[in-house]
Amino acid sequence: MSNRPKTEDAERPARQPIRLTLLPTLAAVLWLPQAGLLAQAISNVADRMSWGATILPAATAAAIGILRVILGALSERAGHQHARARVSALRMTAIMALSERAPLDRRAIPSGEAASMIAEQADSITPWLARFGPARMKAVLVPLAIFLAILPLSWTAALVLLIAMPVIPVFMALIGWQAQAASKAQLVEIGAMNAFLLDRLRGLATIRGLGATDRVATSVRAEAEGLRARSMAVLRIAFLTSAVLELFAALGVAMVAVYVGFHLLGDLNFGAWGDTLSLAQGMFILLLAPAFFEPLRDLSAIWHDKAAGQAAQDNLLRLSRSERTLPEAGLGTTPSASTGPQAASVRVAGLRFRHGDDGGTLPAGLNFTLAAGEHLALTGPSGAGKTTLLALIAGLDLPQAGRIEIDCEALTAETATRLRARMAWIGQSPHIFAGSLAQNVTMGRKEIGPEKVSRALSDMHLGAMARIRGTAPIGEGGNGISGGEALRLALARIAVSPVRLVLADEPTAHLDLETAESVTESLLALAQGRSLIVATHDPRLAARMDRQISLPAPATVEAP
Ligand SMILES: Nc1ncnc2c1ncn2[C@@H]1O[C@H](COP(=O)(O)OP(=O)(O)OP(=O)(O)O)[C@@H](O)[C@H]1O
Repeated sequence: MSNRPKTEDAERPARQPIRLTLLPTLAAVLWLPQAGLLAQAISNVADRMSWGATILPAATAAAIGILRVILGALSERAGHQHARARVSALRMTAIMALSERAPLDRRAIPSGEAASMIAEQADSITPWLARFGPARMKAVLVPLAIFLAILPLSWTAALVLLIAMPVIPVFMALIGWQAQAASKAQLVEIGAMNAFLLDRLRGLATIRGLGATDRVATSVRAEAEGLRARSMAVLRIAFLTSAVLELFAALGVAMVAVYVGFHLLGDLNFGAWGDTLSLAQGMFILLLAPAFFEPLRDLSAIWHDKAAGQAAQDNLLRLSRSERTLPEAGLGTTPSASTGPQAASVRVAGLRFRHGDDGGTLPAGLNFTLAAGEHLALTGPSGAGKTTLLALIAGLDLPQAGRIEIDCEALTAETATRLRARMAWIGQSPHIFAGSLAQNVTMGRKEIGPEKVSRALSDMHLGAMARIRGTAPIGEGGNGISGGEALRLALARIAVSPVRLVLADEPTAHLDLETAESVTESLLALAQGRSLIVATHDPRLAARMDRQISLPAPATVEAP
């Protein structure tokens, strides 16, 4: 069974366990007794009471302070760990969905955008998940507790706080909607910018060749300008929220301080239920007033984390909901190394296929059989469906009608991954990784020893090159070796694998005659004892196969 995290699990609302939200609230509420004891200690000093009467409340306040710090640190750590676990699960689900995405899906999210969503955007989910739940709980409970603690001492101070407070959440809610929309737009812009850059970097040689460097530079500048504008919009909202909050919080605290100060001086003799506040009571109210607004200020700071985090989470979930996935995706199997190369047979009967609702089609009702060990060339004009047919045989998608059998076993959603493990695919420009020749052959497979690697390299006519280069690295994307060498290196990769059917998609396209000839020889060497289907426009390569099937031109194709 696969260990694939389920998309439904990832889509569950991101809630923190209740203890992770309660602990920081408890730490904040403990400020009440701490403030009470501090106020008492200051009042005792002012009343010139004994050191014992001062030190006891002061020491207890310090002990509560230490307890608050410990509780705060513990809860922050636990909250962060919980958030990281959730983000890792979301990332894993998105990566699994990407790995299972059908390569034929032309509507797939571009690679640069997907990389941006999984790498940088996902990081903004952690602060939201770690801090938003506790901050929201604190913003509800702590001001209430402080209000209830101040009310019995002074209704005026409590009233001032009550008037200043509701303005803040109302304003935050109003701005929150805007912040969410602005953050979403910013993330879309970042993703698009990444996709755009990666795409243009990949095509740099073509852009230079066509002399379009200036035009591309202008578009990059325009994209960057768009991103700058979006980022400024988000920052503007962030600064506006904090400015409004700070203003109301400062006004609230200042009004309470003015009232308490004048009341203690005997100028404002009202607001204490007909009584007069003592110094300890006045200090207590003064100490609590800033703490009344603090949770709301924290919540407002995190409000933007929430907007960015939610938008980033939505993006990851969108990535996880791949519309076209590989048949039987998620149930990966590793081909057994002990079986060695054996040839696979293929039977194609009454095949009908269309890419999506509006994509290209295969010639209707295709029928042919490939005997085990046979080498077949698929020819025909461009767009006839050769690559599509190879992709269907590889189980990268399922036909709408008809049947494909590999070794007399029907290729279905249930069997596709297992049957695909017997096959290898080679295209026109296989990907060569930055690393040595040997590393590009083993691809991290520990069971492939050095002798097997050097045999495969010399079978693919790369023996001399391997001796000269040794472990020297090849550049990214095959930089430093020729196109023909890259193809033969990719064939060596297949030669060390227990593959029974090789599917080659125009392996000699764009190669000069001599290189095409050497690639053909290497391909035939690889295909010895294996079955081979090669889609090609190259008559020399086609002539070296046992048999040819020519697909008709697309114009004569009937839709399924
Ligand atoms: N992923 C895709 N989504 C939608 N339509 C596609 C997709 N891939 C190919 N097509 C369409 O399907 C038809 C067959 O394409 P395919 O690439 O299989 O032809 P081909 O014979 O291999 O062409 P060529 O010789 O030029 O490589 C074409 O009309 C093409 O536009």
